Amino acid sequence: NACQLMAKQSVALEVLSYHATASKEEAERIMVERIPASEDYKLYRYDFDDKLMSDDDTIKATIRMFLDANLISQFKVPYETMCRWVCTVKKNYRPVTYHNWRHAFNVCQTMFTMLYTGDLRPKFDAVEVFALMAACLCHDLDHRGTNNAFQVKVASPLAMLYSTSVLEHHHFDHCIMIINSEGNNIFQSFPPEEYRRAIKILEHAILSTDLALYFKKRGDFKSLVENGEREFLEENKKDLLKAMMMTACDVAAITKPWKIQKEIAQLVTAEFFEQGDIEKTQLGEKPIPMMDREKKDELPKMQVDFIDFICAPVYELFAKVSESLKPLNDGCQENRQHWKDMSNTM
Ligand SMILES: CCCOc1ccc(S(=O)(=O)N2CCN(C)CC2)cc1-c1nc(CC)cc(=O)[nH]1
Ligand SMILES: [Zn+2]
Repeated sequence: NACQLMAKQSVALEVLSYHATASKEEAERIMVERIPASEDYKLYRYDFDDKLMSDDDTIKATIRMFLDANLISQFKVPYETMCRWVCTVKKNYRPVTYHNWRHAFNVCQTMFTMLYTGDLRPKFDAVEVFALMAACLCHDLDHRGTNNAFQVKVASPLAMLYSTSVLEHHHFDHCIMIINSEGNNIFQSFPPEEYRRAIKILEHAILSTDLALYFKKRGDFKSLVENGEREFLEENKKDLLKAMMMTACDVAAITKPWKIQKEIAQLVTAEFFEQGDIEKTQLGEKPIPMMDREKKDELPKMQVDFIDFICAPVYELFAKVSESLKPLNDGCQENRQHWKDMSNTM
């Protein structure tokens, strides 16, 4: 209807004004550089930390992951297109406190580690691996540092366009806008059938990062795993596994060594409080406790609940699917103890 058309146009205008594709020169600068080995960046490790890396390093490390996964050669992706696409994706993350490029880069590195160190790679074909890693990099594109409830509250153009999973639909839409941009189509050499399949996997993977959808699917995943499913050969089981992997990667900061988890939780807290401040000062509303800086003493307890109700269940199930995924569950449980100890001192 007219309202949706107007919303679409205002999002399009905003996207055009705010975002752009990377220039040929930006891509060429990366193209001519040597790409260090995965070991140099520790890309196969669960305790990977991007903190000391420069932005250029993160772009080169991303290229390295796609090279090691043998995707660039297998799918005849022109190297310039690959470099340009990574630069464009990074450019289309806003400099918000937490949901920025670094978060997307870390989510992609966790996916890479779950596939290659966590031994999940053999369960998928190359199109699925390519789409999953691309989905991780794109899954929070153009995030504004505010959540779905906020989009609805302020009747943002995005909330006018999408009735459910508002942000996640926008992240996918933005991902497709980039792929359709000149010199940025990493799937351009795919045969039509594979192309359609890659886009479908991208959509499913990005939408599955809406935690509201996760709870429903986790029940099915739990039944499968507890009934002994380990192969995930049928399409519907593979779809479920991919959705659970996206959530596991999206919240993987909770599994990192405590020093890293503490720093990232600080960024999450800051972004939540920024939204809470807007709700208080501009909307005259009381924010939920998680976003209310006057309730910051309750955060350690909230983290314990976040672990118990959202994170631990999925990592415990993955630990059953593959022994080599256990470090995710171990890291999550260690951090639970740290947050518990902190909540006892509050
Ligand atoms: C660290 C600052 C406090 O952070 C939290 C507080 C509460 C909960 S919650 O599980 O109770 N829950 C989630 C679903 N909401 C709808 C209601 C509230 C989660 C987090 C949290 N989220 C992320 C993902 C962005 C990362 C992270 O480290 N912690
Ligand atoms: Zn995310």
